[in-house]
Amino acid sequence: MLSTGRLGHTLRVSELCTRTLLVAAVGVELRPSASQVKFVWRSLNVSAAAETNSLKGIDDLPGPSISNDLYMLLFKGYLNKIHLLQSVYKNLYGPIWRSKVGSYMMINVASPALIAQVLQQEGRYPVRFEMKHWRDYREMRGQALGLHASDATDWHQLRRTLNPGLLKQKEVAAFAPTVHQVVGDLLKRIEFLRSCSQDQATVSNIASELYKFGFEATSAILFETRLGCLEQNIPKDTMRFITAVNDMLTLSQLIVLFPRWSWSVLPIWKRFVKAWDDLYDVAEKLIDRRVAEIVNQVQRGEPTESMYLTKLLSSDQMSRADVNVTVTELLLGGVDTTSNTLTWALYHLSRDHRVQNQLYMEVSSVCPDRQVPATDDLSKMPYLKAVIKETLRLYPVVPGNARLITENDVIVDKYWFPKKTLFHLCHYAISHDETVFTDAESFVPERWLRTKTPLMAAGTYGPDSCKHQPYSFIPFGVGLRGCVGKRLAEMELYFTLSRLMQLYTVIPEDATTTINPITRTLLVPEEPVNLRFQLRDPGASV
Ligand code: HEM
Repeated sequence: MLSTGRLGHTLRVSELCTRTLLVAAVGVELRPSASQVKFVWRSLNVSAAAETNSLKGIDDLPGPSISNDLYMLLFKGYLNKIHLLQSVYKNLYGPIWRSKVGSYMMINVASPALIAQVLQQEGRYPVRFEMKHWRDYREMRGQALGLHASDATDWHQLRRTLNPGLLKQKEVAAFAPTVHQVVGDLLKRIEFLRSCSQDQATVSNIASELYKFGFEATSAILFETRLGCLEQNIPKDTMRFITAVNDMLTLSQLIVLFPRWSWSVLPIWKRFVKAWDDLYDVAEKLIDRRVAEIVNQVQRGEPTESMYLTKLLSSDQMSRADVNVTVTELLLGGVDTTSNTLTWALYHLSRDHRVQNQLYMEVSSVCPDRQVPATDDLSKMPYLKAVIKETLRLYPVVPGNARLITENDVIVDKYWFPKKTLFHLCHYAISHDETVFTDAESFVPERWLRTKTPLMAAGTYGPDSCKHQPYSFIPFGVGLRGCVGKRLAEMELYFTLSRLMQLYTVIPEDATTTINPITRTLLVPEEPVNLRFQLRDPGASV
């Protein structure tokens, strides 16, 4: 994982580098490497650089007017295809442009080198975006502010408490049996749905099944309780949570288009509040249930398993209000992301037998006779990892991330920006840029491999094709603010995909239709993905 630059020890620019070096570091022609960028950005005092008058300002940047932008969103149909707008504007204005969304002025950056420059200056307490609408809701309800809406130092404290259990390899490995148990239930669920279908093979809308899987897996880990989301009768609260996530994410991206003063009178604000109430309520009930169990266990003199939630609840760094909101956020962050990534992976595998076969061969050679993969086995499955990487490249679940640089003025390219400038990191445009990834629109896991495969032998991709520009692929973000669930997500993705491959050949229900992504804050399929799961061994039982 790449680390973030810190501007903690700023040195006067004059002591470190001449104006020439500075301009070279930010210049268009002379692109620095990631480590050079890190050194220079760490070391310079940006205000001093601005005094040189060599840099341009926000007003010098090109970009669409508000009316242009609204026209594109509302009349040209980009409102739910905001990810595509990144490339449209990049082609029009180049890799850096400004735009205004509601009351937010945003600087869009759409090249790996410029993203590197922004992230190297994100400071000690990186802020993604001032989630004022989330914050307003939480303050209105008297809740804790959680990861997304807290101020810098409170956020940092929360991450220090959350990180060890979720980002340390050893801690995450302890979740493997739970994840496998839930994957086992997913396989049973797929078997059940196949048996109900007319052709005894089709599962309609696999994303919705994988969503229930994601919900079950994340909550099994967070709440140390199985909820039964993969049973035939889904718990009412799970359905409520699923609807609420959908509403909240859809409304969240709409609300910011309106000025803050108008929010409380907007009908969509009421729906946004209702969605959050439901989310919070479901999570709170689950936590209450677990707390009651812990109390009973203690009263009976039984040891309480030291699992994730138990650790958070017993931490003196987090109040119960913090735990409630943070766990809701973890649940929110962990369900849609993994389920959509799995959906897109299966969508592509079903359409590409060569890749699917190659993946099957790898899995069955590392885990013959359908042995359940252990965490150690994953290091022997580079193709499996490459398939997931390639899926996240084509469909970055978070198609555009953001950084609000609050601690310092910053320089990006040849422009100077005052502190509190909001940067939009256009990951989708970069992932689909032919100058960054050869054959960018094709699904080619080989581009991530270091070792030879038959396709590479045919000459299309060589071992060097796995060398990509720094910051061209950061689906989980990077640094201190990077995804807290990355390791857990990877484990879920690898275990699920490998076990599905052991059991089934996956084919599309209708190979003639292409399914495109739409943006609903996250990148999701625009219509249901229906797949046929054919047993590799017709006599196999799940
Ligand atoms: C394929 C799966 C996933 C992807 C692609 C993904 C991606 C991301 C990205 C891009 C960010 C923003 C990082 C940044 O700003 O640098 C993020 C943040 C976050 N993710 Fe994930 N994520 C995934 C799975 C998960 C899971 C499983 C969980 C929870 C168990 C989770 C919880 C979170 C949380 C809570 C944050 C906010 C962290 C903060 O602001 O400090 N994510 N994720």
